[in-house]
Amino acid sequence: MTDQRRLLVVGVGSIGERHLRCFQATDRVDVSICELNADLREKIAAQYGVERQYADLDMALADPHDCAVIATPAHLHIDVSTRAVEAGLDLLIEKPLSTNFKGISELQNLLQQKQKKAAIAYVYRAHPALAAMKAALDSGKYGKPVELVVVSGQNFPTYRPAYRDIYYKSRETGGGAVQDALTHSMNAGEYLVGPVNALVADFSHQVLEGVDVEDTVHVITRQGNVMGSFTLNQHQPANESSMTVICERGMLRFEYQKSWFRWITEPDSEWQVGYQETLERDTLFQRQASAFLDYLDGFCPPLCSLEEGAQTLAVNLSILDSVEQRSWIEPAHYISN
Ligand SMILES: NC(=O)C1=CN([C@@H]2O[C@H](COP(=O)(O)OP(=O)(O)OC[C@H]3O[C@@H](n4cnc5c(N)ncnc54)[C@H](OP(=O)(O)O)[C@@H]3O)[C@@H](O)[C@H]2O)C=CC1
Ligand SMILES: O=C1CO[C@H](CO)[C@@H](O)[C@@H]1O
Repeated sequence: MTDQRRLLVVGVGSIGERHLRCFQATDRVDVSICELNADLREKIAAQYGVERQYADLDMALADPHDCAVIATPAHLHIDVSTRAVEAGLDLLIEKPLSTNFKGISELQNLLQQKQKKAAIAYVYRAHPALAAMKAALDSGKYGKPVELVVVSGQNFPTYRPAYRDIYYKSRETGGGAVQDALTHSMNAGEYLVGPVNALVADFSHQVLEGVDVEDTVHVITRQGNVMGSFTLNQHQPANESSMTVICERGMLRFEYQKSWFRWITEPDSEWQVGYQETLERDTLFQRQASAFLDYLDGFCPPLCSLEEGAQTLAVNLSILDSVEQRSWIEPAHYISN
């Protein structure tokens, strides 16, 4: 096809491989890869029939590409993104946007100057049941949201056996439960009821062997008029993730594992299913890939903008600071500085 965009996936580890596969499935891009690890690069190129593979970002950017997925560990996202925009590419950047605010306003200025686009890959936003719940909330039918309760946990070693050997083991490279896993919940919570204005947090390393970063987190937030609470651990046996919004005239609950949202308005009545669609994990990433390409085509805004990704980065950093300082923190402080 001649109208396919040329997409470069930078980093084809765990999530980069999934992006490669899911973008290929859209049939709207011709994908090449850039990966430092030679064995991995060759294996993935052979497995997915990738014609152009690069060991080095400068070599990759010297060849013509239209857009890139940045799927390196988080502390490298801004440097790699900046170089890619300088080369004229639009970007889908993995979460979290970064591990600090260095270079972010410069990247925003460069995007504007080069007239390029960027979206952040907070993949929950591609979930049709979560989007349906947001539409139901925004319709006003249930009145104003007043409380948000987010509960999640999973056995991380089961899903990511290599966790001790990857970026996860250190906060500097984007590791720990806050930056790696809870950030999905915080971003989805902001999507549903608005940005976090203030928060206070507690966390600890409780169980995971071979690392000393936090694996259990509790956060209390204020998001406008909404009082929020978030809990997450990475060691419990059950894989669960639910987001409940209590409004003036009813409540709505998104349950990731059920792939639905339900609502209830009367005491002692039955929950009603608002939307359900069974999804494979890849389907979610294909939807995210299609939404990104639609954004580049000018059909819609990004699922998660760079500004929204920066807001959630400020939330991540506020959580880390709140625990260290044992106090309430306002994320806006990071953005204004
Ligand atoms: N949305 C989601 O559900 C998920 C998101 N993520 C996010 O995606 C990002 C990557 O995570 P994950 O795939 O698990 O990490 P991995 O460590 O599995 O893969 C990252 C890969 O990038 C390579 N790499 C590092 N620097 C460069 C570079 N400059 N150029 C090219 N390749 C490079 C690494 O090579 P080497 O090992 O040699 O350094 C590694 O192979 C993180 O930000 C993470 O938070 C991760 C999992 C799920
Ligand atoms: O984004 C991700 C999905 O969730 C996992 C945790 O459960 C993370 O490790 C990963 O980075």
